[in-house]
Amino acid sequence: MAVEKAASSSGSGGAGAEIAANSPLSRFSKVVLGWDYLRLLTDSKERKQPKGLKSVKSTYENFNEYISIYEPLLFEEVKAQIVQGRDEEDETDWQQGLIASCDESEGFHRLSVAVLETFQNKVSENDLLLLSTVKFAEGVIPKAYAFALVENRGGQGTITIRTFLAGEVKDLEKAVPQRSQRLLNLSSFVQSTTTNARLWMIKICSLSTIMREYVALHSVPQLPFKDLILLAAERNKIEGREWNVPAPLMDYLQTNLNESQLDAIHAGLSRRSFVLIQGPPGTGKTQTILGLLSAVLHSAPSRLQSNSKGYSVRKQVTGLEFEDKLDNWIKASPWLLGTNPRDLILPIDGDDGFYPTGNELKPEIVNSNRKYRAHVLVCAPSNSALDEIVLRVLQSGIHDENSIVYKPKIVRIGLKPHHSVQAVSMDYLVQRKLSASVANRGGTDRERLRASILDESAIVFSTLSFSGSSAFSRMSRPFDVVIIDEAAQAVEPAILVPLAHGCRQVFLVGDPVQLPATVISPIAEKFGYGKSLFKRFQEAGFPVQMLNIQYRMHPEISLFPSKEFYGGFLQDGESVNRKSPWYTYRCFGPFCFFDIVEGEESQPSGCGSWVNEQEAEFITTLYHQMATRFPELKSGPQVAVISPYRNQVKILSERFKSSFGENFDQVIDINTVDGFQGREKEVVIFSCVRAN
Ligand SMILES: Nc1ncnc2c1ncn2[C@@H]1O[C@H](COP(=O)(O)OP(=O)(O)OP(=O)(O)O)[C@@H](O)[C@H]1O
Repeated sequence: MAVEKAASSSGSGGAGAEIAANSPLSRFSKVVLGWDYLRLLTDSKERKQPKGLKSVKSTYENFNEYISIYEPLLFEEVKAQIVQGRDEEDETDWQQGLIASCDESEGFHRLSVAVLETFQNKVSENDLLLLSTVKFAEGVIPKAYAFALVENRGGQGTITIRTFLAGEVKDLEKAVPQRSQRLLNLSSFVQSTTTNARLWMIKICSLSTIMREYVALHSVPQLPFKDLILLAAERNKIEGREWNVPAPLMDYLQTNLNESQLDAIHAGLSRRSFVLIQGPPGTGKTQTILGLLSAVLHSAPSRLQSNSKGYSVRKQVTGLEFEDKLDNWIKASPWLLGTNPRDLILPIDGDDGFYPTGNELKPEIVNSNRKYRAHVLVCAPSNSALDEIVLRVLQSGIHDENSIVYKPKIVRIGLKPHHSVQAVSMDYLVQRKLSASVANRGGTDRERLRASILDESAIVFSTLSFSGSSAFSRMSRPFDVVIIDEAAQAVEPAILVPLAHGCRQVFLVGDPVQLPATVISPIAEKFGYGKSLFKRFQEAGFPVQMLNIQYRMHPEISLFPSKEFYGGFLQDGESVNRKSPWYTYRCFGPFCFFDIVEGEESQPSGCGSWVNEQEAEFITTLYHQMATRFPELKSGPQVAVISPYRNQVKILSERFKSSFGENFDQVIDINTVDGFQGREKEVVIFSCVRAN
């Protein structure tokens, strides 16, 4: 369920929309909008912990228990985001707005406020604002202030915001607002003023993502696998409904994937509702996802036979009317929810030029024998992790039933697509379709185009958060399969967001031993809010497919992580034994520690990110030495320098720029650990920074 969709479910029909009374969003808004900003700051400083918080568990008896644990922890995370919001470099400052109108419904005050265009451009839907009759400043004691949520940006320099001034909800169970003088003061101010009353306002942070997570948390009772989520166990495994992978495709998979990767794909083909795939670094998680996509999109239910030319349907089935056949397929297959609209609109055996061909791979040829196709959603927690996998699909393509590699129809939806995946980004595809329809003199609107692109795409790529956006609400074709990459790096409510689209099978691919989800609130963290659904399931004994051969690290490097984190079970693929020329110098690998004794850590801004200047200087020299002796390292971006600290990345970039020129980034990647995740290089130099 999209947040915006949920918001409009009251049927008001207005843009931005009222929120339905008793909806999860109404509850979220009432709780958050009632909070006292100044008290949140003090509580955070004093590390005050609310009473009654409980730790997350491995399994839950019922939804009430589940929500009673997760909801308060999610609210702790919201508080931490609010407190952190103003710490971050934010260009917005206090602004004045003129109240143009104010109406009240379901206890909320809805204000239309005229603001400067610069401010209007900086705020978006679900941004949290702080409103006050006076500007917060030292020595000023504000008497009338409250939070507000941006509902929409109207035309002509106005924004519509929602406040809740009835009181503060202090007890989540009773959820009765308690009287608060500052809210009463603000309430009388906004109600008594007729025109041109001025309010001060400042943007605190965006709550879009966490609101989607909150809505998703409350959507669990409506999910088909509600019990599975609560119990972390599959009760009703349906036997005998395996998928048949066409022989040529199976040959390809067997030749190109290792046994553990194949096992993971077989687990999916056996139709378990949830399949967990754990992949230590470089064990081919992405490779396995590509194999899964080929299998999911081109396999047939076991009641249908396949041959190398495509699918042929057994006689008893062929004799049936199309509707009956479809009915049978739907019963036989949880991946099929209906006829694929693509098959209805595509030219038979043809290419519809869905996106421009950027490499030698051919776009999909739709075979007239193919009567069905799963609709797949692939998600990742971050834009960079998502683009990494989109790029792999674009570069490697996927394999069809005849094992012919092709580019599937895909769309990458959401914000900030990397330039390398622009050609499949939603905005680009919409623009192309718009240009085509203008050329054909056809009128069409963007919303409809977006919905049709989502329906037509075989695979939709989205971040976890964006999958809860209203962009999905007009889609008419639900997803059959959801694949979540880096699934151990997201909090449980984030994983629930894409599941609300009505999927039937979920693949969680990740590694709980690697980076966990980012949780800002130390209190929520302490109570286990950062534990991913993947880890919770694993702890509860849910079966996990383990990928056990790594293809990235030289055996000398993999030895330690294998022993330390994976009980020694991680094996090395053959290719990693390759000897690089620079190994002739022991100080150039396979791995080497350099003790920069004179190095000192410091915080240039007095707090936050750390730097170590001496380390940066040493790394510049080390790279210079390597690249001079082994010029092949300069033939492409084969070297990376990574560090956990953003400021260190900044000074490293500056040093490399001054030593090697403006274009240094064409041969060397300097990035944070998070920013580099999922990528590989011949040589990696890690800058530890902390040296005490
Ligand atoms: N079965 C295989 N045989 C040979 N090479 C493989 C196989 N599977 C994966 N690889 C290679 O191993 C490397 C790592 O694969 P991939 O990027 O899919 O791993 P990953 O688990 O997604 O990595 P990360 O840990 O960064 O998430 C790639 O170079 C890939 O081509």
